[in-house]
Amino acid sequence: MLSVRDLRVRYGRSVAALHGVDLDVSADGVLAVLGSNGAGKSTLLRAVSGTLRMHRGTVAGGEIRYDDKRIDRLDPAEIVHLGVVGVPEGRQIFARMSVEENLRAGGIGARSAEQRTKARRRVHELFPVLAERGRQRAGLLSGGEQQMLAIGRALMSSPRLLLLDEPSLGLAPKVVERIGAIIREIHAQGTAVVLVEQNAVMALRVADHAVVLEVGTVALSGAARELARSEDVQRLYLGGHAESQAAAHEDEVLAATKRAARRGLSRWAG
Ligand SMILES: Nc1ncnc2c1ncn2[C@@H]1O[C@H](COP(=O)(O)OP(=O)(O)OP(=O)(O)O)[C@@H](O)[C@H]1O
Repeated sequence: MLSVRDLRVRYGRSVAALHGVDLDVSADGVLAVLGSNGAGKSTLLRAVSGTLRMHRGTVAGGEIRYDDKRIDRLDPAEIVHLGVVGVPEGRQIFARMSVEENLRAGGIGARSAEQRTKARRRVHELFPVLAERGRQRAGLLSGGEQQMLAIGRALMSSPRLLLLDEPSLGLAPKVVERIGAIIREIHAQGTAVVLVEQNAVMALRVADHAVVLEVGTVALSGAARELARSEDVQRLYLGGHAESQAAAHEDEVLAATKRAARRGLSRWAG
């Protein structure tokens, strides 16, 4: 479905971010892209979704094909139209718009009103909270719910390939688990997924195949189950997991404390 060959990407003149990346995504798979900070994971997704230019990046060599059509010179809108939709790191939902308006914005590229209605039904089934909170301002949702909204918004154009950039970022372990299950469900419904993650435990559990990027090249690739057993992956990416879970948990506690403090303050003020 997607094939990336000898992909080279630069930012400006001096930064070479990808140095010849090769990978394939099959229509019936979830591919995890692992790697440490700065390895080039987001750059890879930007190249596939055509959004590199927004970050002053360019494809300096190689090619990206989707359904055998070259897409590395297309605009982001044309790529969405072909059925490849990305959820960028940090979610980037429209915080001041309602949940429903966010979904509607995602459905603008849908081929027909009927397709939009079908997609909305699918999104509401996957994420009932988005139906319950349809009229609420998106910025008031929790971090996990905002991630669900970002994924839901991407699904509104019924993509065949969904690109997820670190959906677990900053979320508590239980929410990460939920997002992982939802990614499996999205895949079971017929949408292929590329999942960029620093949380290797979650990613390898969810994915069928995985690649490990290291400073702009593919260092390892294979079946997710096998990579999970590989000593290198265990040492480099699975060992740090306890730490990242603890950090996510700390974030959650901090957010809960802030919420409680806000409630307390408004009670005093009232
Ligand atoms: N807009 C940009 N301008 C210049 N250099 C950039 C830009 N974006 C990324 N880079 C550089 O490109 C390299 C790859 O970055 P990228 O964000 O793709 O890595 P990553 O694997 O996604 O890291 P992280 O997990 O921290 O998001 C890094 O050296 C980074 O500093």
